[in-house]
Amino acid sequence: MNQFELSTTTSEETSQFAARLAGFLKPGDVIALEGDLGAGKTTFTKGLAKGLEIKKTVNSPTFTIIKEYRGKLPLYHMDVYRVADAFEDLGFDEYFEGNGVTVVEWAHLIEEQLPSERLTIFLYRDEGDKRKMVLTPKGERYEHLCKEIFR
Ligand SMILES: Nc1ncnc2c1ncn2[C@@H]1O[C@H](COP(=O)(O)OP(=O)(O)OP(=O)(O)O)[C@@H](O)[C@H]1O
Repeated sequence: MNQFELSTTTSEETSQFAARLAGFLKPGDVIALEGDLGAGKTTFTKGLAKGLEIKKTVNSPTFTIIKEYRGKLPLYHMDVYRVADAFEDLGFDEYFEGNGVTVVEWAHLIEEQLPSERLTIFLYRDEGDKRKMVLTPKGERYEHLCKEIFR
């Protein structure tokens, strides 16, 4: 399995990388975003939103489950932690077929319901402000996308 890694030393750098990644995304793309508390998931998603030309402020979706933002492409930002068991029953899987880009936090809890093709991104805290990002593409489209980004 191909993996792509990078380290950032400031939140701006994480945000800028996400904004650049946004430029490669298409309707229906799914990003599974994982990382401990304070790893930078919200920072990353804010950067992605900037890259999608979303004007509204992106906040953590923990209490709202899902938030939709309008931009160059819509962004569906979801935290499935509290709905994992009922994910399909609640119809949340329909977002994956939508015209936007879906960012799923705690995605491993709905592994079975995730599209087989997706981009998984793990954020790890390192010393101080350093963060490691590990991107794992599943499927040809995302492999190609990662190769383009890391070229
Ligand atoms: N290199 C970095 N990349 C991302 N964030 C960084 C970095 N360095 C410092 N930070 C800071 O770490 C914090 C990350 O918080 P953020 O809310 O993005 O994390 P999170 O993974 O969404 O956490 P939570 O699960 O608690 O919502 C922010 O205060 C951010 O400014």
